[in-house]
Amino acid sequence: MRYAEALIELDGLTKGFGKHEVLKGLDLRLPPGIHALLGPNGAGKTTLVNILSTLTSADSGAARVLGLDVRRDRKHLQRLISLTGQYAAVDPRLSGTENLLMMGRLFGLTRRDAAARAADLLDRFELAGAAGKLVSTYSGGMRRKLDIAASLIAQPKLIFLDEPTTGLDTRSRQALWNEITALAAAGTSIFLTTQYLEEADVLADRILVLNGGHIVADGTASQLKEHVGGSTIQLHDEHGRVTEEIPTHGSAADLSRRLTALAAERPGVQVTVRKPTLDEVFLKLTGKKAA
Ligand SMILES: Nc1ncnc2c1ncn2[C@@H]1O[C@H](COP(=O)(O)OP(=O)(O)OP(=O)(O)O)[C@@H](O)[C@H]1O
Repeated sequence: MRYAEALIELDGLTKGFGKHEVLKGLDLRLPPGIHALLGPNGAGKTTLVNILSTLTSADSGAARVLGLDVRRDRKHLQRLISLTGQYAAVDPRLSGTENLLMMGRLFGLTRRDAAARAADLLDRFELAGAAGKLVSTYSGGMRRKLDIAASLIAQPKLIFLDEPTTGLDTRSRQALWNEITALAAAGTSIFLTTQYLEEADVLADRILVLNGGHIVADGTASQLKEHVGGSTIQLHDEHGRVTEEIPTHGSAADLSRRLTALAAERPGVQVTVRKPTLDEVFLKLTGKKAA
């Protein structure tokens, strides 16, 4: 029963390619919810998603997803999860609608439910006009949207989304965010990797940062910001535009000292104090700027 409520559990999980150790012993326990995995290029995000979704085996350690061992209970687990990868995996010889109907039926929806859900998703992702066209005629962005729609058609217990919004325009990104939020509200958990920190900030209950083979941070967006610390004093011009930023340690003493100095030099200047952004947290943790 200990594992019953855990969504994902890792014990000393390792994975390498040749001499390159990518995951160096990950330990983790995640409850159901929306989780975002961040990390610089090549950190091993896709490798971890592939292990959790049973596509790749780890070298050592254990991974349990929905209480099932990813190796021993592979077949069972595959019926409970869905995966959208970085590359569109829809069938180009079928139309958009046919692809979604096929996925819906595979996930056990009735023909009628699959048709209704397919029409709804095609509409939300602005593919309704191309619904009857062969996917081979779709642009890369349209294929990607269809691929995402296919993974959302049923309500699996857990959906893995590997960089789902890379290459999507703002409207499609927003449509996907709305879908993710709605699915999560209906009880589906989401594990997504992303290069966009705003995406993690907006969507995720919990954010994990993978760097150098280890999970170097794990918490809510505000916990990560608190942890990194350091508020910034922003100076504004008469139009409210930020003209200058002064980093501080975030302590009352440091803020007070700097504000006193500012007040003496420029008594009329307008100021606000802001917490670190997730970009600043990411930079501090990984030494790299996010995409
Ligand atoms: N099949 C493979 N064979 C050899 N090396 C691999 C293989 N798959 C991944 N790697 C290497 O493992 C490391 C992690 O790759 P991975 O794709 O998991 O990173 P990522 O964090 O998802 O990166 P990105 O943000 O660029 O997608 C990289 O150095 C990559 O070159």
